[in-house]
Amino acid sequence: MRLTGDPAPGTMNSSSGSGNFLLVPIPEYPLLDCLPNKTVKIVVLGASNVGKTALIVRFLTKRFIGDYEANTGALYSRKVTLDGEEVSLQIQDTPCVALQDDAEGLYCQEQINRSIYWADGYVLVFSITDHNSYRTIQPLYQHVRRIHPSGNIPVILVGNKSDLLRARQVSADEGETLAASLGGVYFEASARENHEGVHSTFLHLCQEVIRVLGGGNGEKRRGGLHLARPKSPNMQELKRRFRQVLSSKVKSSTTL
Ligand SMILES: Nc1nc2c(ncn2[C@@H]2O[C@H](COP(=O)(O)OP(=O)(O)OP(=O)(O)O)[C@@H](O)[C@H]2O)c(=O)[nH]1
Repeated sequence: MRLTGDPAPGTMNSSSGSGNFLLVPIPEYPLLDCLPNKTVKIVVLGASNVGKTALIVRFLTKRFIGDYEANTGALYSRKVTLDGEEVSLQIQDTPCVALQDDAEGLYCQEQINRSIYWADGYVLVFSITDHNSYRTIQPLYQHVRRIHPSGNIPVILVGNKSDLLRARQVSADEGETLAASLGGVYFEASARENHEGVHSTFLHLCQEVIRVLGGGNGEKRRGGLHLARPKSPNMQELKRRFRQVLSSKVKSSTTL
């Protein structure tokens, strides 16, 4: 889901009466300030209502926010310290995916495909209270594989809403078995009740991305939608060209 609210950067408002927060998804710092060669790009994917946005917001703000609009795909960024090193982390929230009627394929918007192509690491989320959301994960992973047919794909599987034990439809064993089949690790989390669990889940994936990419992503294993850092202009070169233009103007006026 998408967070809404007053467009003032980084502010949070208590929506009157409900006690919920509406948060503006402004990056913590401009994307162009990303540390060169130390950027980890993560995309969060899953079925509707599983808590994708809630997990991201919990990770970034330590808060649980209960009320959102349908997700249009916000990109968040933040600096994190991993093993003593600063890394720029970009997290892409996505609209939900859904199983097609035959349960083999996926309804997946083009925007999601672009995010999958762009990302270095994948958080696949289902809700432990919704078996259908769990069934979405395998085809979703196959879809990611089709977009990245070669190479090691850093992935974690998150069974969210672990606070709703009474409504559980997916066992921890099912989660672990599925994660193992995807080559990832399974985390049960509650965006509502537990910041630490959510935090360590995201950090685990960051570490996995860095491991797979061989330390930062100076050498990308594939072409992504790079957010290129603009080169700062070379002042010496600018001055030289300025002098050149001036002298040619002087010449042309003396010849007249
Ligand atoms: N009890 C409980 N509710 C949660 C948890 N995480 C999210 N929710 C609730 O589940 C609902 C959906 O959460 P979202 O974060 O919007 O889910 P989403 O996957 O982004 O939803 P889409 O926009 O449909 O893709 C909201 O009402 C949240 O308050 C959790 O850990 N526990």
